[in-house]
Amino acid sequence: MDDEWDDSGDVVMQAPPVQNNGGDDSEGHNFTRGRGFTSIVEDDDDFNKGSNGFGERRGRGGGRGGRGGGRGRGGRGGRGGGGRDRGDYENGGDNDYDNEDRGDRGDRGERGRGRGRGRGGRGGSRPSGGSDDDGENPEGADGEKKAPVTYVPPEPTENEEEIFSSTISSGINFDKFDCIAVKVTGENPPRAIDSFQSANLRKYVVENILKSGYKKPTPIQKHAIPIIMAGRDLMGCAQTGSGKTAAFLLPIINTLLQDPRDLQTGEHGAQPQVVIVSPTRELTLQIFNEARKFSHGSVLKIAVAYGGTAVRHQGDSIARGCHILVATPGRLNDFVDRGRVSFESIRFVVLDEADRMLDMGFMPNVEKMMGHPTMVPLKERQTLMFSATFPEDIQHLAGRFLNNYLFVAVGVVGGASTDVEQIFFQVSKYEKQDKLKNLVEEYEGKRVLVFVETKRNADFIAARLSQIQKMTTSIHGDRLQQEREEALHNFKTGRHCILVATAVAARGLDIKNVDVVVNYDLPKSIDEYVHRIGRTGRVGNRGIAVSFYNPDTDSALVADLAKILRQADQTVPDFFQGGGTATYTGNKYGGSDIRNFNNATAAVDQGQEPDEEW
Ligand SMILES: Nc1ncnc2c1ncn2[C@@H]1O[C@H](COP(=O)(O)OP(=O)(O)OP(=O)(O)O)[C@@H](O)[C@H]1O
Repeated sequence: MDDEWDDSGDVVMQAPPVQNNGGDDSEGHNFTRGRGFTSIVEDDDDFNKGSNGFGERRGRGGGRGGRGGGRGRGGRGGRGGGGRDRGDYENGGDNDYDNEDRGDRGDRGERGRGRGRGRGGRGGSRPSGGSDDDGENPEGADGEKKAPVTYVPPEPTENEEEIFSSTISSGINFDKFDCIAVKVTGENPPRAIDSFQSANLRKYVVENILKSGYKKPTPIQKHAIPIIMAGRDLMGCAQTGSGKTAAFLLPIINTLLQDPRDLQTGEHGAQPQVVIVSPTRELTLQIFNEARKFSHGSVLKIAVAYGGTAVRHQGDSIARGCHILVATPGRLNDFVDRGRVSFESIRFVVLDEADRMLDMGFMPNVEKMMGHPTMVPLKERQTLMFSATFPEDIQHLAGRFLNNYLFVAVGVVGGASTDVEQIFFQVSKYEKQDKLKNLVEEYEGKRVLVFVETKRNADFIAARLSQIQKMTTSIHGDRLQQEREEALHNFKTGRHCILVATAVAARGLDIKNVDVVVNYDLPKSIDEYVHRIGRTGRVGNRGIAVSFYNPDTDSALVADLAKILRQADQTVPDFFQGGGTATYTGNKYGGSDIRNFNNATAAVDQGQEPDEEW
């Protein structure tokens, strides 16, 4: 089999010519080399074709592919409205929801599912529902053979200081986490822990926790750690930036060390003991690094698999054996199809951003993994799901992959972090650019993450900000993986203090010092909004989220936004009054266990009872 896995296809973008800051190619909206990124010979050929002035773009194919005029998210009872036409953007472009992050996001869900109404170019949707661009797809939609991806990401660091430096230091509101009500439902939940020391964790694990600077567990960790160590399945919901990753990694790593089993390789390839899937490549890489951090110094082998990178490199690393495999679903399934990975030895399956993973975009991949002939039966493995948002209909879908699970809800499921100040401006689409310019000037010196709806607009806005000498980069699904990683790296290190992103960066990314999130375009669903603004205000730090509300396009979200604001004790702007009807009623946010266990109140911790209305 060849290794021509590629997500790159014809790139569709055009931005106005811009000058990079100071005329220096390595500055402004540009990527830098020299961080050990392996350059891509084949792809570099394309880089400067049709340059948009950033000096880093690949050429455009002919036309732009399929517009996402699609339906909303099927099973979600009309939430979010899916695929609503937002009209043209300032750059005069067509909408391209379906092209938005081809696959990492599985955006056929909330964003509307592209039906391939495109005029050539990439055509519409990718072949299989929700398959991401992470897997093997040697042929483009038009049957053309695509160039192989040869990007080999930098080797993960072995430097201990760097390994442990990724953590965001907890902020002044960290202790307030303890006041948030926690509801645990399901049969016989074990007692929550009060401290890491009392959790019966192994020496390595406790040492790594301390090296990470964690002094005490967050509420989700207090509950999830003993539940997972007791061998139970879990659906865990807690606000953005509240430590869900460690909540599953610590007990998993502990179990692997406590009860070690030899690594197996069989006729179906490597047999990881843990598989963790998440919807985006960058989040997958982040979880991989977190797993390396918490297992540092131990015998455990951690591997990663995600698209946009050379297959052979990842395949070789997996073939050497891994206890924990962190992967995007498409690339994972391709490894499985190729007989390089199988699930006979699985002890834990984790779905991070579980509601997204079970959305119709990714569901086929998840079903394929869970139903694979080599997959260990439900009752002989532990299945864990985590997210800050967990709508009821998705909980229903999740149930069939879980065995007698416990449900932990920290605070209002689907609620925004109260550490994020939410500010709204009513602006027409024509005013947005000026408003953004004013904002970045107001927040000069701060790190600002700007969300836009389309990939094309991400480049356009990044180019405009670069023109006014703001150090800006962008991340979206049409960028090469190398560019995506470099953009994120430059933003994290402060080289570029503005990152313009599509929803590919909305979930899970844990970036230090993001002071301000700007919703240049509001998302279509309230869940997406909650995840986006959750890129700031993490682990007890304060953050600011500024959203441009355009009544022409965003009125459907008003009632839900007003609820989110009220729940977070924040002022609802006057221009929201009387607008729209909440699409969420009752417990639509998934604020409680859909199974209606009677022990709900008995298990309530300290703090207030979560608002049942949600
Ligand atoms: N007990 C703790 N003490 C201090 N810091 C912690 C603790 N647990 C986690 N953190 C840090 O908090 C930050 C956020 O954690 P994490 O990314 O796991 O949040 P999350 O709940 O998964 O957020 P999201 O919903 O956005 O994915 C990370 O930098 C992590 O290292």
